[in-house]
Amino acid sequence: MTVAIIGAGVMGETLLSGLLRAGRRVDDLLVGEKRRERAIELTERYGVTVVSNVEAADKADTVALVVKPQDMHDVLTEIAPHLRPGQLVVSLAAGITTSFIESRLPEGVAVVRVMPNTPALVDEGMAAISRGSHCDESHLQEAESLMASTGRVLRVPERQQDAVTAISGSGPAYLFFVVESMIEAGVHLGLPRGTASELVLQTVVGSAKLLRETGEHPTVLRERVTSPGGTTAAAVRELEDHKVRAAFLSAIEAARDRSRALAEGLD
Ligand SMILES: NC(=O)C1=CN([C@@H]2O[C@H](COP(=O)(O)OP(=O)(O)OC[C@H]3O[C@@H](n4cnc5c(N)ncnc54)[C@H](OP(=O)(O)O)[C@@H]3O)[C@@H](O)[C@H]2O)C=CC1
Ligand SMILES: O=C(O)[C@@H]1CCC=N1
Repeated sequence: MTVAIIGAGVMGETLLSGLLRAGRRVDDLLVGEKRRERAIELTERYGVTVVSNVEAADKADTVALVVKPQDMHDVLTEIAPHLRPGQLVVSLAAGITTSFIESRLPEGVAVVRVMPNTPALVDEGMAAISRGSHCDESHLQEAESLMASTGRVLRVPERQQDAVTAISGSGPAYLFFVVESMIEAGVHLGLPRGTASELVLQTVVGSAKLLRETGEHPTVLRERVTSPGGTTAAAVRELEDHKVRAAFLSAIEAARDRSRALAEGLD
């Protein structure tokens, strides 16, 4: 079973490295990459064969499309004449619908839409997958197995994918933003940057582990930190006064709307 990855940027390389860590043979992988320096870099780093997009489409059983949504139309136009029914196309692009892809490919090519995230680089990814109209269970299982090599996988109806993109696709960036903000605050309070970074990082990792391992609702865990009349209550009151909860809602709605706009081909 040969898998080709077309578009080996941040997310394409993340998928490539995850498949190798999960034990896929490098001989069963191909990369479609047009930039020569990048092709050399990937071959040196992973030993993977880099080919043209057309050759990737010709030879692979499964073609993973990991180009920017804005490049999707051109790539589909290029590879469509080389795809045939029985092959599986897995798209990792934000916003792009399975019907957008299907309408540009030969009838009968199976399409699965995936929304991954970058923690996949450390095998803690969260991917949501949705079936297109020519998919059977075996196609979904193949997409699931691709993504399971880098973390967890959830099946969702495609109508939820813009919301998923806004939550788990972009989500790591919101958390990194919180981490940056807390480190800066520590520095403002006079802590050395290294101390502030270590305190914040372990607090984030520990809190994530507490959430996962106890299965408790975050509100319960937050209440346990919040001693009556104490420091946390003072801090959370400021977060509420600054409407941080509302800001998260607006931010996530903006990401959802941008995902929808990408689907409509808007820049
Ligand atoms: N980054 C993330 O956290 C996530 C990204 N995604 C999705 O993954 C996709 C890629 O995003 P990301 O990795 O961040 O972006 P990058 O810009 O890092 O990667 C895109 C890659 O596609 C390559 N490319 C562009 N046109 C072609 C082409 N015609 N043939 C072959 N390769 C091509 C680019 O090459 P070059 O640089 O030479 O132009 C680049 O390497 C997007 O659709 C995005 O929505 C989904 C979830 C999370
Ligand atoms: O920012 C983006 O458009 C991509 C999709 C989800 C995360 N990164």
